[in-house]
Amino acid sequence: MGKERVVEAIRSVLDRGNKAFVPYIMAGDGGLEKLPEQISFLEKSGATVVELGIPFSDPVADGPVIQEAGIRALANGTTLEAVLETVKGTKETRTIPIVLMTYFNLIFAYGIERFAADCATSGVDGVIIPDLPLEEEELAVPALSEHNIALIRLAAPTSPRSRLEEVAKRTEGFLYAVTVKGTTGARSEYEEGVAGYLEELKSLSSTPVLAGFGVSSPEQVKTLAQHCDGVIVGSKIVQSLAEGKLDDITELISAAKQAEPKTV
Ligand SMILES: O=P(O)(O)OC[C@@H](O)[C@@H](O)c1c[nH]c2ccccc12
Repeated sequence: MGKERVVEAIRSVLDRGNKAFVPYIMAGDGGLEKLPEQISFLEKSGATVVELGIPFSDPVADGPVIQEAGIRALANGTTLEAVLETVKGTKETRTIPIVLMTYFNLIFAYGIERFAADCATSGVDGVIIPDLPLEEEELAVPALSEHNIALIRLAAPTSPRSRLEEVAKRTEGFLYAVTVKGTTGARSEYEEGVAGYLEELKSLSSTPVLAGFGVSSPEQVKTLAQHCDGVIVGSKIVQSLAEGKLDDITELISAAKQAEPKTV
């Protein structure tokens, strides 16, 4: 359990010559009672780690698809407490690691010490807190470390090299390489320089580097994964799940597995 489990899950995929695939889903979209089934579907389809979003009223980093999913989940009465309880119920039957994506406000209101302890009890292995910058993270680091929960740091294409070095050094579980400027959501094209940026992060980080934001097609998965250890897909997964298009999800996941297996 905990931070080693995230790194190990990614490394075992890489050892087989594949790339990691991390789907993001919004907890409570479609009803919280569906969550165990959704996690088990993603695990069976070959996802490496599940990123589970907690709905929040003011999701500053999110684009329209995830904002709407958050509104639906909040309308269903989804709370952080109920999500942790539901995740706890999947602990015995799942081997796939879970990382929570949540804004700091929610954690702060819940109580950081209580949050870290409950994550550990529920079998949550890591957290992504997009509005907690390096300068403020001491607010959360002691409690998370005590309970062995990975704090996954984000790198942005606008960050200067010294900051990229710092996030690469501090990150746990994996390094989240944000590939675009702006909010989450599908994009048809990447800016020039993404390959170089990902390779720079790879050279700075001893932890796996995963690219996210704007990935929505199997081609994008394959192209980006050539320059790092895997990809994270949010909006496209959330949309496909809401529309019941499960084949689109399995197709995206298999795109990350199409590298030739290593023959050792
Ligand atoms: O939706 P996209 O563009 O595929 O991006 C991934 C993203 O959704 C997921 O990782 C995420 C959802 N909300 C976030 C907020 C910040 C950082 C990351 C996220």
